[in-house]
Amino acid sequence: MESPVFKKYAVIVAGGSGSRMKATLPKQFLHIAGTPVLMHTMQRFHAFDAAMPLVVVLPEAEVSTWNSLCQQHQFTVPHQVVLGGNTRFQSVKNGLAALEQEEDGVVAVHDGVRPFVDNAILQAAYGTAAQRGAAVVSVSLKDSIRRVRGGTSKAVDRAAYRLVQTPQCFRLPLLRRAYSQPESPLFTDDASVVERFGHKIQLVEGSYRNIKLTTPEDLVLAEAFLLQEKRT
Ligand SMILES: Nc1ccn([C@@H]2O[C@H](COP(=O)(O)OP(=O)(O)OP(=O)(O)O)[C@@H](O)[C@H]2O)c(=O)n1
Ligand SMILES: C[C@](O)(CO)[C@H](O)COP(=O)(O)O
Repeated sequence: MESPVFKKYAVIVAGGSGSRMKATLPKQFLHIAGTPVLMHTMQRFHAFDAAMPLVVVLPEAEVSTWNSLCQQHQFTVPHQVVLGGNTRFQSVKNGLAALEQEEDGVVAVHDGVRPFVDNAILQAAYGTAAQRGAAVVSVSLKDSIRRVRGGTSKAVDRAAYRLVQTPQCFRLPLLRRAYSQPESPLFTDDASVVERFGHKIQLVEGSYRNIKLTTPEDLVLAEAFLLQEKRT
């Protein structure tokens, strides 16, 4: 089926503190292959569609860090900066507010710390959301999993589960309405917010390279991926 044509937007959330990374700077500003993580991520979106408006959500205290980095790296990808909130939910909400003049379209919400998103993933996620309203990128599990309950654990069928990534793409009016719900601790991503609102989520295939930089060893992987990309 051909996707209906909608204007594309992206809200790139980088408003967190990166506590699990245990670095002196929030992880979105750490350098991999000489360039801050967030710039790698934004470049991927810009390469996919240079006309797409990019909203970048940052911690209020780090806007000056970002401005200095942009100067230092002569970073010219056009974007609008929005201040983040105390939770990812609040940060996404603030990012969406920056698009309040836009009537319709498909918006991707993407973690600023997932710098290995690629064109195939973006194409699939935007295209599926254009057709079905909500598309979320995921991969199957490579490890066995066990359910833990009351001090014991039991094997469960891993084929029944998926690991969820970003981008998570939605028709803009749907995501806006979903984010007007009260926040819940169960909202760990945008799919959970939209699903609570009553809309079905379509899964699209992600990639094992599309990692979220969360803990220090992820930086080693990220450097290796970039080195490999440079060689090919
Ligand atoms: N208040 C917040 C919290 C998170 N995020 C963003 O959401 C993405 C995924 O979150 P996570 O990996 O948990 O980032 P942090 O909250 O920064 O990390 P940690 O949980 O280790 O502190 C990141 O790009 C992060 O910057 C955000 O925009 N605003
Ligand atoms: C949105 C997300 O990256 C999908 O995997 C994830 O849910 C973010 O979770 P975190 O607790 O903020 O790392």
